[in-house]
Amino acid sequence: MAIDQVPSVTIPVIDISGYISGDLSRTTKIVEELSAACRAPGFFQIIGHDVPAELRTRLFDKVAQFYALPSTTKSALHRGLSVNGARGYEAIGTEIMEGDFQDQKEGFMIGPELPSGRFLQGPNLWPEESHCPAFRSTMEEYFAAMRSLSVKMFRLLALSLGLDDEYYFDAFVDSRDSISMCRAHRYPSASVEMAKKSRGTGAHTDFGAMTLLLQDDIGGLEVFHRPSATWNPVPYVKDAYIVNIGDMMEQWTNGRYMSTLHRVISPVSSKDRYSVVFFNEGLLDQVIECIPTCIEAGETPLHPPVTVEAHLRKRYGESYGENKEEILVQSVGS
Ligand SMILES: O=C(O)CCC(=O)C(=O)O
Ligand SMILES: [Fe+2]
Repeated sequence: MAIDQVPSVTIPVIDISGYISGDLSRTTKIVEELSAACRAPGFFQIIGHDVPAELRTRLFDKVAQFYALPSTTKSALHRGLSVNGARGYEAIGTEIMEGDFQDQKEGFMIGPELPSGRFLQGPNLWPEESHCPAFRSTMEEYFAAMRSLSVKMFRLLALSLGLDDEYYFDAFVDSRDSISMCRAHRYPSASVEMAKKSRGTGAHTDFGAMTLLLQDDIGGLEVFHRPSATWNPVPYVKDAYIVNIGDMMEQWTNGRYMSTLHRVISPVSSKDRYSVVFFNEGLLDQVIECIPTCIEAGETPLHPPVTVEAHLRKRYGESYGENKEEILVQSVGS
């Protein structure tokens, strides 16, 4: 988008502190704002959450220290070596989100420390403590904080959908076996020419229910506005999380809530860009079938029911190259 062009999409910033502090009078307005933002553009930012600034700063420091490790040390933690194929390190160019572009980012993924068995479950891979002191403890602390914030966001989501039960999604997102994942990214800085030819993360919609993203102040995340066919930046807002609706939630709400195409352009900057994303994909056996408040009498659901597991297997398979797909399917399917 040209600099002087007015953005077609404004990403709302919602202050959720009223809900976090249990102030019912402020919660009504938050829920209204959230409901409008989830319908369009399907992206918003939240401030007034309860994840401490100190933890977020410490997290970015540790993530930068991790990525500064020699590539052999990082490769020894490669995702393909994890029991479920979905924990550990991913080198630049591994994920393909858009056409022929190999994403110009490296990633490191963790989840809950669960015994392996089912799809996407299993132990994490960690660097040796001496290689990256306090990386593991910081990631684990951050993971717990995000899981807790995500549960609160799903409660707000339930209220925004007019469900009588604020805790409608609690079992889905807050059970021992709920699939949640946290992935830290480094996007290497690129020249203007390189940034035109590559993608940090290619255009995609998120697979799951809801995504919570912490980005640094470099920028580069863009949201697609279909009516005007333009890409629009998601500006950095201090202390904010970017929240977006994923495909599973779009399906679950019968298209009321929107899963929006987004991408990251490689940072044309003297500095690398870092982001940390948190996905709460819920329980594998949950059937995603139109939520009662999302259908009018006489309306037909847009999608047939599907389990979370079937939906995620399909989408994970599509986003990795052939070999990577095999790793995921074989290691988790056996
Ligand atoms: O790193 C970012 O800013 C966005 C990453 C993203 O869209 C994703 O991991 O799904
Ligand atoms: Fe995404």
